[in-house]
Amino acid sequence: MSTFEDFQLNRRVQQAIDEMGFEEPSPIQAACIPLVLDGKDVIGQAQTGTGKTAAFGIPLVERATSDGKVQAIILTPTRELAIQVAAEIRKIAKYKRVRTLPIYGGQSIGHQIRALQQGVPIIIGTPGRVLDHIRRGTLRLSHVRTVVLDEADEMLDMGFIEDIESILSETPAERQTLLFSATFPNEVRRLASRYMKSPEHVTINRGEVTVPLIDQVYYKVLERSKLESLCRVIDSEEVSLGIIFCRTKRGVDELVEALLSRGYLVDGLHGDLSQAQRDRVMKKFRTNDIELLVATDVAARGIDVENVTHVINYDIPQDPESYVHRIGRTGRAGKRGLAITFVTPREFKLLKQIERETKAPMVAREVPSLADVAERQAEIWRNRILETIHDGGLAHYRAILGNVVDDHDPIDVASALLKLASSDELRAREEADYDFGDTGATPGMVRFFVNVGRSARLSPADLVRTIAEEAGVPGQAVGKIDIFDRFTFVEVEEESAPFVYEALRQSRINGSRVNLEPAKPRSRMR
Ligand SMILES: Nc1ncnc2c1ncn2[C@@H]1O[C@H](COP(=O)(O)OP(=O)(O)OP(=O)(O)O)[C@@H](O)[C@H]1O
Ligand SMILES: [Mg+2]
Repeated sequence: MSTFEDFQLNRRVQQAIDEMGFEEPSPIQAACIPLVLDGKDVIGQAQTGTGKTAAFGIPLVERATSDGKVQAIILTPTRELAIQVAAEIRKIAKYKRVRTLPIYGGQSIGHQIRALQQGVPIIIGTPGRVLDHIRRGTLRLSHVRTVVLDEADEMLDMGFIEDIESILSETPAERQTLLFSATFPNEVRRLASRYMKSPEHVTINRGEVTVPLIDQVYYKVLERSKLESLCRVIDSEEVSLGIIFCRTKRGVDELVEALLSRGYLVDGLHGDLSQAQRDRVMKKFRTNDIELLVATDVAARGIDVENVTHVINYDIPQDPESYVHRIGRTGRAGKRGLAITFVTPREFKLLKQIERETKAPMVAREVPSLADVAERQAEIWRNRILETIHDGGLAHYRAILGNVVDDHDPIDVASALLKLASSDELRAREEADYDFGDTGATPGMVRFFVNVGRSARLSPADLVRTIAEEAGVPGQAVGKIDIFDRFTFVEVEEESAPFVYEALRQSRINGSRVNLEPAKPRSRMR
C-alpha cells in the first residue's frame, strides 16, 4: 500500500492533501500520480467516485510554476463540473498558492478576462467558453504543458469533438495529454490515440464498471402511473439526499412541479436555466436545503456531492455509459448508495442491455402498496424515536413536559407528540384523500365498476379473490359482485377501497388489462 509521502510532493502540497483528509491515495491516484509527474500521456479509467480529479490535480499543482503563463488546461463537459474541479484543485493548491480559474459559459466574460490577465497557470473550463476566449485573444495556450480531458469519452463524443480538436490545435504538439473517465468505449480508446503519444493505459476497475457499494434495483412501472410509483418509492425509502434523472428538460420541469405540489423539497437542474439559477440550485443541493435534485444528464457526470444516498432513474438512461455515470453520483469515496431504475414494458430490453454491458445485476422490486408505504413510514418513525432515546440529552425536553405526564396517559402524550412531529405524514389511512363520492353502494361500502379484458376468464368468485390479493386487503373486504351483461361491479369496504382502487385502477390480471373506477349511482341497475 502506498502513501502520499511516497510521491515526495512539495511540502505545501502534502500539507493541503492532509488537510483535505486524504489518508492514502486511491488506486487510480497511486497508479497515475507518478506517471503524470513523469510527463507521460495517460488514459486513466477508474470507477465513479474514486478520486480521479486528484489523480491529475495533485501532479498538476505539484508541477505548476509561477511564470504567469497558462501551463495546464482541464476541459469538462458541464459548467457545474468545471466549477467543482476548480474547487478541488484550489484546495490542493491552497498552500502552494497556485492560481486556478474556472471559465465557463453563462458567466460574465469581462470578469473572466480580467482574471485571466492576472496570469493563471491552471485553467478549468468548458470547451465553448474556452474557444471563445481563444478567439478573442484573451487566452493563449502556446505554453500549455498539459491538457486534461475529464470525462474524456464524453468530450471526444459527437457534441464536443470539433471544439476539442480546435482547442488542442492551439496547444504545443509536445504537450502531455491526460484522459480520465469511468467509462471508455473501445471506439473512444482508438480515437484517443490520434491526440496522444504512446499513452499509458491505467485501468483500475477490471471487469466491473459500476461501484460494488451501490445496490442496484429496478421497478417495472407503467408510463401513466410513474409519478405515483415514484412518490411511493421515495416515501418508503429513507432518502436523505437524492438525484432523480429525467430524459428531457421539460420532463424535469414537470416532475419538479408535481413533486413540489406534493410537498417534497425539490428543485430542478437543466441546461435551459440561467447560470444564476443553476448555481442557486446546486448550492441548495450541496447545503441540503433541498432533498431531491431533479436533473437531466447535465448532472450525470463527475458531480460530487457528499452523502447522496439515492439515485433514481425516473426515465431509464439511453445507454450503459449514461447509466454508469448517473448511478455513480451515489456510493462515492467508500460510502454506500442505492440506485433505482424505473422501467416501462417497452424499455425492458434496454434495461437488460444495460445489465449485460455493465455486468451488474439489478434486483427487481415491486412498487410498494399504500399499506406498505404506511408501514415503512411507521417503521422509519419508530427508528427515529429509538435513535433519539438512544442519543440521550433529553433532560431539557423532560422539563418542558412538566406535569403533562402526571395528568395524562404517557402513551397519549407520546402519540400526540408523534402526530405533531410527523406533521401529518403518519395520518390515519381512512383520513387519506379518497372521496369516491356516492357510488350507490350498500352503506359502508364503495362500489367500483370493473373492466376486465375478456382473456382473463375469471369466475366472479375468482375475480373477488384476485382483487383482494392484488390490493393486499382481506378477502372479506371485497364483497358482493354484480354482473350485468358486459358490466361487472364489486363492492369494497370503505376502509379498503383506497387500496383496491390504487392497486387495480390500472393493472393486469392473468395478463389481461384491468380498469377499475368508482361507480356512478345511476349505473346501478336494480
Ligand atoms: N485519497 C482520497 N482519500 C479520501 N477521499 C478522497 C481521496 N481522493 C479523492 N477523495 C474524495 O472522493 C470524492 C470523489 O472524488 P472524485 O470526484 O475525484 O471522483 P471521480 O473518480 O472523478 O468520480 P467521477 O467518475 O464520478 O467523476 C471527492 O469528494 C474527493 O474529495
Ligand atoms: Mg470525476
